[in-house]
Amino acid sequence: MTTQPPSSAPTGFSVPVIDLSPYTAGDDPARDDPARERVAREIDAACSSVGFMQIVGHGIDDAVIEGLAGAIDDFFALPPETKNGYRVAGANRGYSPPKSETLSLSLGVESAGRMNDFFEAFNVGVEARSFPDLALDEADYGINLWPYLPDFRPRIDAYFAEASRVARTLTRAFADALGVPPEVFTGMTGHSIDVLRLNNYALPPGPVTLDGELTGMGEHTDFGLVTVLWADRVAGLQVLSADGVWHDVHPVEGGLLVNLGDLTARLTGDRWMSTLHRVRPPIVDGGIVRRRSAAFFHDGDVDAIVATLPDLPGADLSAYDPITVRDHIAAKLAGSRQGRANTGAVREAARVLAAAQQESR
Ligand SMILES: O=C(O)CCC(=O)C(=O)O
Ligand SMILES: [Fe+2]
Repeated sequence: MTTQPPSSAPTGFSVPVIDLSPYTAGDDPARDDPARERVAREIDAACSSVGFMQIVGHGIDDAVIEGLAGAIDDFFALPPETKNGYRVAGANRGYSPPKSETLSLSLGVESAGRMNDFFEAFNVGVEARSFPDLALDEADYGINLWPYLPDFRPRIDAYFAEASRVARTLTRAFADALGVPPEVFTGMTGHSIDVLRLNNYALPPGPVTLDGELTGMGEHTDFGLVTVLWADRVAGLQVLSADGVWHDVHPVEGGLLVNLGDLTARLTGDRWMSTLHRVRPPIVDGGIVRRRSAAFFHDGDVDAIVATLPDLPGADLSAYDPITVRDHIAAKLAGSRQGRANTGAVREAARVLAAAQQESR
């Protein structure tokens, strides 16, 4: 087993905690409300330097979060045959099993070249039929598959609605932080492709032999505008800082992690960052410490064109060509699902490589 490189530097890096309550209140105070101005400034600083935040004051009831956690437990406790019955071909819905074939070799991965993600997941999302007037395609807005489990759907629906509200509250604050009208975001999120991915990081009982890289979820950036992440307060999530070092991150008590996706980096011409992250659950006494998370991806309308805001201070107007949400997501999914390299992601690939070189020094 190779020695683990230091994954968190002792100095300098932290994921700022931001109290969103001045925005959560929901009313629309005067434009220059000082409490909101402060939040907007904090968001701008976090998004410009780290790309991750911890949000408190989000207004989600404990009972809703407990419902989410309970639904995650109930689903992933089902036997593999039952879970496999909830796989959906060709849509970002239902169950995705861990990469069991490679894991079975030794519960490790043969080489760094065969890194495999052992997370298992269950996805639900916004459906075409919720917008009968828009003729949306079910290839983009798939039908959800609900497991036969008591109260699973109401618990997930309740959390989904709340995560959606938080994501939209955040984009309201983003508009203020960037000094642009709120319509910049509301204009591209009327029928946003939002997906909630429940993640379970666990391995079958028994010793784990590490003879290479074992990865909960490989390094990636999120695709969309913003991700609202609930996670167990267990180490595992690592975030790549601008100086190329991986840092362990877990949320403050009661907080949600929030990170920006590629579409916001595009929109802001890299003034704000879509930060690389990965999951490496800790191994204690030869076993993985189980970790759960739920990522709510707020990705924008499939037909929205995302172009860098022309007059935004700090935006690099030469960084990206305009792209539709559909084309951007299709390129990313082709990489993660079908193993086809996303050649458009040149900048991200360079950042991963630089971090790997730094770790091996
Ligand atoms: O499990 C986590 O903490 C992160 C999950 C994640 O990055 C994702 O689902 O995109
Ligand atoms: Fe992610």
